[in-house]
Amino acid sequence: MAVYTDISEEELGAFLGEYPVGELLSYKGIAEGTENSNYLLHTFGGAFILTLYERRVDKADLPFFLGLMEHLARKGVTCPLPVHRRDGQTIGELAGRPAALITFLEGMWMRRPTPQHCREVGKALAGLHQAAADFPLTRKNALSPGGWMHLWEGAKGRADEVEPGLEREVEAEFAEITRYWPTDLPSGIIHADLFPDNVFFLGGKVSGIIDFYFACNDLLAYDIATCLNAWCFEKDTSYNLTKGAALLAGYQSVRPLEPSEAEALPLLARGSALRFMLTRLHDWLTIPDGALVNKRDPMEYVRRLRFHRQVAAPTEYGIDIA
Ligand SMILES: Nc1ncnc2c1ncn2[C@@H]1O[C@H](COP(=O)(O)OP(=O)(O)O)[C@@H](O)[C@H]1O
Ligand SMILES: N[C@@H](CCOP(=O)(O)O)C(=O)O
Repeated sequence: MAVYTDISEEELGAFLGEYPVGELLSYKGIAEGTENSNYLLHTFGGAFILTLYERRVDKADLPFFLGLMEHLARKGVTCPLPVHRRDGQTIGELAGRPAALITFLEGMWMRRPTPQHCREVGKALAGLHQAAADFPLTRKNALSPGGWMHLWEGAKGRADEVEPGLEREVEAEFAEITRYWPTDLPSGIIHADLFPDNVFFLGGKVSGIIDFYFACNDLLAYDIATCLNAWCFEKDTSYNLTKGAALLAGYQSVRPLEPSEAEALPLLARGSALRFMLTRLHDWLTIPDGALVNKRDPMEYVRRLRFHRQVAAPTEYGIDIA
């Protein structure tokens, strides 16, 4: 994550007094991540992550996100558990922000995922979809086509600062993608941001999934499309068919795709690339230079969009259609 909000030792000590975690031993801001402010804490009770929810997280959605983590953990998906305060609540307030304490997960995220990692993440994604199927709360995806338009309206006037001609190109993408966007595919709770930095591995196996703050109800295959974008492209934006085939086979080993889902993959991948390009573009243009956050390059996702635009059939992603 990033650090947008600084906290003092005194206010942190007072905040932690509400939790059964023992005395504070140390804390430090975590530079990784984008959305919220995260701190790694050590107390007499162990290691924890403290998250202060920032601009894109609506406080009203926190019971959904934190409840989902507890639900998934009960179903055997390794993810952080929110720590309950002595009054039973999981959501507190620190430095004027909604804040929560969650358990620390061991493991490392893969800077250079291999096909084997892609297979494991495909399996883990399908397992997550199945485990979340009976979670009783729902949350609309704020970043589906309606939300994209809102981001685009705020950014398009400056898009050509990133690359000349980008405004025109993205306008044309919007028209195409929204015209054919599917609505009748299997849906459920999706992670919606399952990038390599949100999946921890130990000994080649997934040891934990983090960062549920975009989770929502949407098309299950859209989550797969997001993973293809995040896991299966190389630095030069070439699509790695071996990784794509492994991720899709891993997913299908747990939950086989319906033919209509496989058919929709090129459009879903294009829409997902547009969605991540838009949040990156928005951040690129609005995050102040001093913030402790790594801004992500919107052009990486413009290049993925261009790739998906020329895909003629889902088999080009490596899907095994029986
Ligand atoms: N439960 C956790 N256990 C271990 N590390 C974590 C945990 N949650 C977050 N982190 C660390 O914090 C970083 C940012 O967390 P993340 O939830 O991705 O933030 P953001 O929502 O701001 O993107 C992660 O890359 C990881 O290094
Ligand atoms: N995965 C997104 C940004 C969100 O960052 P995360 O740290 O919350 O995963 C992107 O790469 O654009």
